[in-house]
Amino acid sequence: MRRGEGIIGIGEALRIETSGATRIEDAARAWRTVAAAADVDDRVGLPGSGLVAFGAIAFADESAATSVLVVPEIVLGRRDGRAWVTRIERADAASEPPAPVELPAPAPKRDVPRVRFDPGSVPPEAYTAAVEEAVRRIDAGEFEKVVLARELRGRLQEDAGLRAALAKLADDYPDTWVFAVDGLIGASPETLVRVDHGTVSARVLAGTASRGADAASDRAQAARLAASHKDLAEHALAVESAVLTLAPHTARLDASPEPFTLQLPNLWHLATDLKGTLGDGSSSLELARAMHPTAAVAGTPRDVALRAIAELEGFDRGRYAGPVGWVDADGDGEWAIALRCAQVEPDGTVHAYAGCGIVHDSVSAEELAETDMKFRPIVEAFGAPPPSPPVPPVAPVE
Ligand SMILES: C=C(O[C@@H]1C=C(C(=O)O)C=C[C@H]1O)C(=O)O
Repeated sequence: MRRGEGIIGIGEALRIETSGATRIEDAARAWRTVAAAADVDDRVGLPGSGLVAFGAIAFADESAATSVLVVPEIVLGRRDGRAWVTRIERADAASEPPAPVELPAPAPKRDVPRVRFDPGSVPPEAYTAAVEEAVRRIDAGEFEKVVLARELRGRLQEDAGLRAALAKLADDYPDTWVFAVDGLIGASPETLVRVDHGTVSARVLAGTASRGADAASDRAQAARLAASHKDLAEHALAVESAVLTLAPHTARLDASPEPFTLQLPNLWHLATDLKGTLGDGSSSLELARAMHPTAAVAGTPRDVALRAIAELEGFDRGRYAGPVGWVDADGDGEWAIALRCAQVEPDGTVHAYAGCGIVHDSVSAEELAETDMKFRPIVEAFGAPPPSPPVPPVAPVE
């Protein structure tokens, strides 16, 4: 969901699980087979109408987490002032004429659960030590940038459910992509890739600043970010890698000429929007496979950065920083990068994640503070106090 529009799935008609280095292409291939066999009656023709699968993909090839595509039984959608219901049935289950769509009663509305978060496997001192080691390796010329993350752990009461947390994310962060797929819940400001009727688009983020305490200092923070050599260099790496990756799949690809400052309630980001025309008939999931992992969540060069993450980070990212989104029967879809998020396990354990791009002039204490800002949406959605003092609301800045 974003700005009150999007799709919600109920039930599970089909589940495709994959893992390992080929997890995205295996899922994409399985989805092509399902979509080719499906009989789709879509009278709405908007993004997300008709047959869809929701997906959450593990970040790393070697992750113990499974990657999943879930085809719901019912989809509720709303876009461009229209609302629709899609029902999906398996051909092998439909022996009787389909009954009219009956929507289940909504889950009870509860208060936001109260989850207390503690450092998971990586305490703050271990995080700053890892950042310092990454900077040493960058200065030694091993790589240019690596993204290092932290994990916080909490416990959700068994009956609490995710509805209140999800509603809070959607209320507090309306400009982000709010998602909940197979226990992975969050509010991401960054798309990996979107495909809609032959149009390809993406929003690349890299470079972060805190919000100011009042309107003047807030504007100064944005201006400083837009002029910061460190952040602009980091941003340029991320845009370049996205453009190079999408180029072979697009007939034409334009990037906004200068990065713009994207204002979120918890921080500022440098952002670039990419837009182009699909050139090779790839599905959104196939493009997600080509794009993942971007420099925004892995680093540059990609392979060396991934090895450094495996060595320095100290935990399995699971589906954090992986693609999360949906794909339809034509291959159109929207994939965000799973950021500002948590994975809720069936036993109620909540793993929340946040990370930062480390470059040669990164300062470990500042990166630690930046992870706290990035944890804010998800820990507050679970009723925990913000890790850093909340920023008073200020007027939006052009
Ligand atoms: C890695 C995260 O965020 C990414 C890193 C950013 C940065 O280092 O400036 C900015 C946005 C995201 O691309 C995260 O939120 O966990």
